Formats: sequence, C-alpha cells, structure tokens
Amino acid sequence: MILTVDVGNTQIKAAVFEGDTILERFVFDKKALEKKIEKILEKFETIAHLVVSSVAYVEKQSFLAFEDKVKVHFVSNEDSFPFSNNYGTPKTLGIDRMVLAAGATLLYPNQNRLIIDAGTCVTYDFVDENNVYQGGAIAPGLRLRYESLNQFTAKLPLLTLQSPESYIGKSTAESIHSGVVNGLVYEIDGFIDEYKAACTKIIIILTGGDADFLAKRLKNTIFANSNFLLESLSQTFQYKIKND
Ligand SMILES: Nc1ncnc2c1ncn2[C@@H]1O[C@H](COP(=O)(O)OP(=O)(O)O)[C@@H](O)[C@H]1O
Ligand SMILES: CC(C)(COP(=O)(O)O)[C@@H](O)C(=O)NCCC(=O)O
Ligand SMILES: [K+]
Repeated sequence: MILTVDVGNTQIKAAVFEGDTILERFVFDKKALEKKIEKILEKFETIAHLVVSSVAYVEKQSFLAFEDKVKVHFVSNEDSFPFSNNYGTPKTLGIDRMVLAAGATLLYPNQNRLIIDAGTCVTYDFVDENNVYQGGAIAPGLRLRYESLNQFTAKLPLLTLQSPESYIGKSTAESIHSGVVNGLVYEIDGFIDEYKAACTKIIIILTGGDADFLAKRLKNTIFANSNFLLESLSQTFQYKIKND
C-alpha cells in the first residue's frame, strides 16, 4: 500500500493506493499536513511508501518525520521518467507537470496526449506519440483570475466562483464572472482546437481542482479526472521501482 501526496500551490491532495485502486482520497491545507499524514498512517497501517510531489513551499521534514513508519520518496526532476524531455529548461519544469506527463505516457501508450491541469495555474502539457515531452503552457487558474482582478484594480470586488448566465455581463459582477469563467473556458477550448488540428489522434485529460466545473462548460467533450495527478504519482513511483 502506498500513500501519494501532491503539494500544489493552493492545497494538498493525498490518496492511499492498493495497487492501482484508490482506497481513500484527502484534501487539506499545509497547516494540517503533519496531523493528516499521521492520521492516514494510523488508519492504513500497511502503507509502506510515502510518495511526495511538491511545487510549493513545505518543509521536507514534515514528511521525513514519518521515516520510522514508512519509506519516504520525493519525486524530483532527476528521477527516471518514461518519456524523453524536449523542454528547453528541463530543470525548471514543474514536478507536477512531469508527473502528469509520466502518468499519461504510461496509462495511454502510443498516442499523443494533452494533459490540462486546472489548479492554481492552468497548465497544458503535451507528450507526443513517440513519448517525447514537448512542452505546453502556463496560465492563471480560476481563483487566481478572480483575485488578480481585485488586487490589481481599485474598483473590482473580490468575487467567488459563480457560473455566468451569459457571455454578456449586465453588471460588474456578471462581467467579472463572464470574463473569468467564459474567458478560461474559451481559452481551454481554443488550445484543444489547436492540438486537435495539429494531431490526428490525441487523448486529452482534464484534471485539477476546477476540472469538473470546467469540463461541463467546454465545447469539446473531454474526460475529466480530478485524481489524475495522484494516479500519475502512483504510476511514476511504480515505474521508478521497476527501473532503478
Ligand atoms: N476548497 C477549496 N479550496 C481551494 N480551492 C478550491 C476548493 N475547491 C475548489 N477549488 C478550486 O481549485 C483550484 C485549486 O485546485 P488544485 O488542483 O487543488 O490546485 P493546486 O494543485 O495548485 O494546489 C482553485 O483555483 C479553486 O478554484
Ligand atoms: C506552473 C506551476 C506553478 C503549476 O502549479 P500548480 O497550479 O499545480 O500549483 C508549477 O508547475 C511550477 O512551478 N512550474 C515551474 C515552471 C515550469 O513548469 O516551467
Ligand atoms: K496546475
């Protein structure tokens, strides 16, 4: 049994895996980290490995504190991955993006793959059918868009996520919801259209905290799986064990 932990810039996601099956999934914030891990390890006594991928500031010690109970692994850019990397700056490629690319490569062999992760940022990652990671894009996520409109203007309020009625906003609030939500939806659909035009066959995976909210609003029908990063983390770990 393994415990995978994904430390994002907004929140921490974790899942207990028995083989490829998720037994339980957890979402919590950084402040709760050690207490949560302790509770999970108490509940699932047969967890042998703790596999961590982090793009945010958390002390390694918060995980190493459990070394007497489990083997702790921090996935890093130096690990072996099932794709070759054509990114210009491979050392600065986010480890979450590398893990997503690895998961897509292993779970969807011999095809072009686009992974869209709608979290704090919206990241796009493309691994081609020859298992070459080619790159993608980084854009602000939904929450970040609402917050930056508020932070960088004098007059715009901070609103919480709400589905716009129409693309024509009839008030300040409606205009913001339309700009943020419809803007991101059109953006994602636009990227998908570009990739589809360039590749005859491509699998597209949408993940992240806003995946379900966005999936039903896209013009393109695509598969939303909010557990894809955790599943990819489990795949990456299994790959590493086999190849080390
Ligand atoms: N309870 C929540 N707390 C914070 N963000 C949430 C919550 N539920 C949904 N979200 C949305 O999920 C996004 C964060 O997604 P997530 O994939 O967890 O990000 P990250 O991996 O960057 O931490 C936020 O932009 C927000 O719109
Ligand atoms: C782009 C990111 C901030 C996304 O983080 P997230 O939204 O998952 O919290 C992260 O993947 C990162 O720090 N990347 C480094 C730059 C790069 O990937 O090229
Ligand atoms: K992301």
